[in-house]
Amino acid sequence: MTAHMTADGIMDAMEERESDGSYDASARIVDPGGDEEERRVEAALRPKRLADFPGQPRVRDQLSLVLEAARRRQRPPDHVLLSGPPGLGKTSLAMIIAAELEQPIRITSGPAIQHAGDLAAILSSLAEGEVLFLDEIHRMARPAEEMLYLAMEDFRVDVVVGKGPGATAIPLELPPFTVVGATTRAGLLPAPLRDRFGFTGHLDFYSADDLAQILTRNATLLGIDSTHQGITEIAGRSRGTPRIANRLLRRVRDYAQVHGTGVLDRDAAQAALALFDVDKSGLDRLDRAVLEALCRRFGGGPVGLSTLAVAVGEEPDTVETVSEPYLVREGYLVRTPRGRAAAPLAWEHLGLTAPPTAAPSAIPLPLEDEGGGRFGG
Ligand SMILES: Nc1ncnc2c1ncn2[C@@H]1O[C@H](COP(=O)(O)OP(=O)(O)OP(=O)(O)O)[C@@H](O)[C@H]1O
Ligand SMILES: [Mg+2]
Repeated sequence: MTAHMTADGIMDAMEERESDGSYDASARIVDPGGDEEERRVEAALRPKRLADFPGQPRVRDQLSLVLEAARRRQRPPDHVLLSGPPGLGKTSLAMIIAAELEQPIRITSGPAIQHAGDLAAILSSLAEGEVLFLDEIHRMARPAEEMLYLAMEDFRVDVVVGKGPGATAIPLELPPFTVVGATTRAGLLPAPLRDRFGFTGHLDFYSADDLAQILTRNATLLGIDSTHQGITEIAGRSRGTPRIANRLLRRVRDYAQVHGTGVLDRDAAQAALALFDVDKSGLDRLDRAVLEALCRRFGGGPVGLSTLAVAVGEEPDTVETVSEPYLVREGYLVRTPRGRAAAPLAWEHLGLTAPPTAAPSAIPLPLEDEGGGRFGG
């Protein structure tokens, strides 16, 4: 882990990453996903405690209650599921949960668990109270999923010994522990697994004010000289996403150092963001491509997700988890039972006139994850 990186270490990590040639910042500067190297830099900027975590007031208050109650009872808290679009702080919150509980955290992810045996090995080595962070939990193999929800409920795994008709399952008691699951697609989790989480926190996009607060802190951590207006400009164009805000911060810093006075001010921010194709509303190329395709090629829709994805040359999953939630939330796009449709704002944003029939008449469908936190199970 790189939790104790120094500011110099962070800068080195960033330079290393920027010079390896594998990262084309101009291609997708506001892609809320991140690669390995970026994740290393991120780890160093992550808030360490709940009190240092700006934004998401609802989830933070709910989580704080759940953790405090567990502390008083001196028992591990209920299992926690964190859901929401990429880059909003799910991994950060998982680490914070462990820190607040003063427990070690074991980190793994759905794609890494392809056999039930992989999970059995992890579960059987957990210490009492330990936090097991399962990232991308919706991508776990089905048999492992079943083992997980039994373990979450009864703190027990059945270890299968032998093969074929002679195989026997030996139950193994586990000490109580806490699963923290993270997913960008809560709707894909099978109901029995979802129900084993006593608390679900849904992360929503951040307000510009919250992002400005995060940016100010990170600019200081990185030793960047900035003005309030420069920070505000970046905050307003980060698609409500801290990961994007952090990335834009570094690009604007570059710009200020190369072309400006070295101070991250409004001029530097505007020029750098224009250079990297982030428009005034913070929409990136993919967002605009989706809107363009929707309006120009499909007359405003409704059009099916996969058709739309083919039109912009992306995977349907990328369009659905990366671009769509923000476009829906900002009122550019509507999900209808017959597909995706352009809202009046989309036409306006592209400088086009909506055809008279373009107003989506169908009832909008809610996003699969909408709502604040939820207590289940
Ligand atoms: N509330 C916050 N305050 C400060 N920084 C934040 C906050 N939320 C997220 N970040 C920063 O944004 C970056 C991405 O956060 P994180 O990795 O936790 O997102 P995620 O939801 O796990 O994303 P993914 O779905 O891609 O795994 C990190 O650098 C983290 O420091
Ligand atoms: Mg994460």
